Amino acid sequence: MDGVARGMADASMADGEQKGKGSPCKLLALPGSAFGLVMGFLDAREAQALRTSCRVFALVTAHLMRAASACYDVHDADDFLRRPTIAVVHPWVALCKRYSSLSPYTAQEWDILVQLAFLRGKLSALLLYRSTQQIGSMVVDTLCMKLLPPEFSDLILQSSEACISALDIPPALLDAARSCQRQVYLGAVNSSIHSGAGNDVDDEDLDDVDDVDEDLEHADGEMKANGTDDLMEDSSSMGDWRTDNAKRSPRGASRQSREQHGDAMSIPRTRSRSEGEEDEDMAPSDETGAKSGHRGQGQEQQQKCQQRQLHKAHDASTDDGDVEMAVSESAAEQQQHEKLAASAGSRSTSTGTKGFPAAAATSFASRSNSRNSTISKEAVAPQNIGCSSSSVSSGLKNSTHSKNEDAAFREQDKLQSASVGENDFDPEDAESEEVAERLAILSGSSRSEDFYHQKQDALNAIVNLVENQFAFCSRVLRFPLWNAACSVAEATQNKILTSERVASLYTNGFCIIDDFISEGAVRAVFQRCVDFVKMTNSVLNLPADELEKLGLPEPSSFFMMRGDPPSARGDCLLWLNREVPPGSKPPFSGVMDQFTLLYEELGSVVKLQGGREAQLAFYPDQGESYRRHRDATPDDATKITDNRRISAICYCNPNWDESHGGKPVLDLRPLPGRLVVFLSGLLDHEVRPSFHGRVAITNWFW
Ligand SMILES: O=C(O)CCC(=O)C(=O)O
Ligand SMILES: [Fe+2]
Repeated sequence: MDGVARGMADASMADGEQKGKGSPCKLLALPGSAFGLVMGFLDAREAQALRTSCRVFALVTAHLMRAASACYDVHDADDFLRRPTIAVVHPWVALCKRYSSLSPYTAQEWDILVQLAFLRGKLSALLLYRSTQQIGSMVVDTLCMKLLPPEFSDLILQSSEACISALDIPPALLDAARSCQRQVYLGAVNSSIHSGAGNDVDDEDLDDVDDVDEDLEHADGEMKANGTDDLMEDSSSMGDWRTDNAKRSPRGASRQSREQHGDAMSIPRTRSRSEGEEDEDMAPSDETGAKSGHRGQGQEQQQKCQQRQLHKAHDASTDDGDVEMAVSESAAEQQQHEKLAASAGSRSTSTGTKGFPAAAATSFASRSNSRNSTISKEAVAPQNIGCSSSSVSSGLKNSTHSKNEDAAFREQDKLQSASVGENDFDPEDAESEEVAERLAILSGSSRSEDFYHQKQDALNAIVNLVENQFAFCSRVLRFPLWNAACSVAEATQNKILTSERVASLYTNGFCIIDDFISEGAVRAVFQRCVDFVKMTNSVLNLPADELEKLGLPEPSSFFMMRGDPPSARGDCLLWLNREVPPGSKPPFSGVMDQFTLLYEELGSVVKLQGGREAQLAFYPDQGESYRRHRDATPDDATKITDNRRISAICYCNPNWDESHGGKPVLDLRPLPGRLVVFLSGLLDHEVRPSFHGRVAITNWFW
């Protein structure tokens, strides 16, 4: 371990001890390179390459310890003491903007590193900062899909005696560690680092950062003298994994992991409230989502009350299993429209959640999103789609998100938090239950029957890092107010995203578009998928140009998602590209063009940067499903990332009926030609077991 990093760890531990009021330090933070080396997931060359980014690691370490003491304050001390922790902090976390750029690796590379650590059995815990936007999707996948399997017990001590003796860990901590059943802890840290607007750090943090800087300048000099720069450039083993992973999917390892592990996060639906129960509480509404943001005071109060009831009822409900909606779909869909808006913490309906403090509202939103989310049929007439894309690209396409808009968002958030008066907060009602629930799960055993519950908790922990998810995710929307966006949609005479649909997207986070593609296109797409699957076997040996002539993708480009161990999804999927077959050939080319039109219309109301990907998914007929997941981590569009912002799913199931299954959890019927558009970071969804060929084409935009 290099001297500076070691010094940081020691100093930080002392800080932790002090803040922990004399208790041994609860959190052991190690700079990444030394950690990797000692724990054996990096070889010497890799470790030295990483060490050149010591600046970032050391900063992380300093902040980690601060976070650790924050953690100590909010969690039950005894419980925490029983859980000595080794944390790998995702090092590219932007502690503050000016330092994050110093990391020599991209977010995806760090993702790979963390993944690798995990795969080599060396990753025991992750400590995440509050800003989920900065957490790589693979880390999230790791947490949700893989972290904390039962066999992790005692891993740390067994594998790192050398590390421990090198670190002068206080004996009390060691004893605690040795007697502990589970040595893993998933910490969702509310760090002071993130308390300011954006990612700014407070002055105190900056002082620390400057101190650290001085040490690091010195350390950098030493490292350069030792020739680590050369090693850095020649970190070939890292290059290897990069290439290897990048080969497998259009967007490299991150995407590979999404495919395998269910996008941003994918966990089984372990508990679900009976949606029918909710419906009893919730007065049906004949309003569209567009109007739901403009209820009168009385309705607000009523909804507030209903939400409290729902929240309580939800908490009271224990193991409902996957209870399906018993009420008729049409009535239920209409009711769900309102509920989804409420559960997503809708900005426009924020007064509807006024009774909840931010955390409680989040808790409600997250639970609702996770377990109950349903989506309503949009009360808009099917559109005859047929305009040319140029008609919507005029002028407004170039409109940018101005400072004024930012200010308006901030103002709105301020108003929103102000409206969440402390007097309304009943800690017993919400937040403390949430904490208690988490602690209960964390303190449970890690036997396999609890495993999925833990993963569920991991999901909640991550999702809950964002306090008001709707407000946060809505920042990908261009305008602070829905009606401004609607005016734009009207002015540009949008064919797909009409103003009602824009209003729904703005106020609810989703909208539904029936007849996005024609019945004929649906049939053709469906048939082509069936052919693909049949033909894939028979064309395995054809050369690529033959396949191209047939308009077939290379068989290897089909990802069979079914497997052993089972992955989050059971479909076969294929990335579509408008330029190459089959995306360039009918019927896919026509559908892709329609998505392009959608993209252009979206661009005037959503902040998009040109990112797009498209996927064809085929669920054969053996009950294949896709576990509940979110397509992206919540994103507030403050950074240029390739985080998906908009998901758009078009269903291509001719003659779909209930017996076919395959409904998304949003309780939407995957009707032929129907498109659902939603904020990728906001809504949980899934595919329920499908017993009839089921085809969907999904596009993601960012
Ligand atoms: O087909 C669907 O309904 C959902 C597909 C999906 O969630 C995805 O590909 O991310
Ligand atoms: Fe999805």
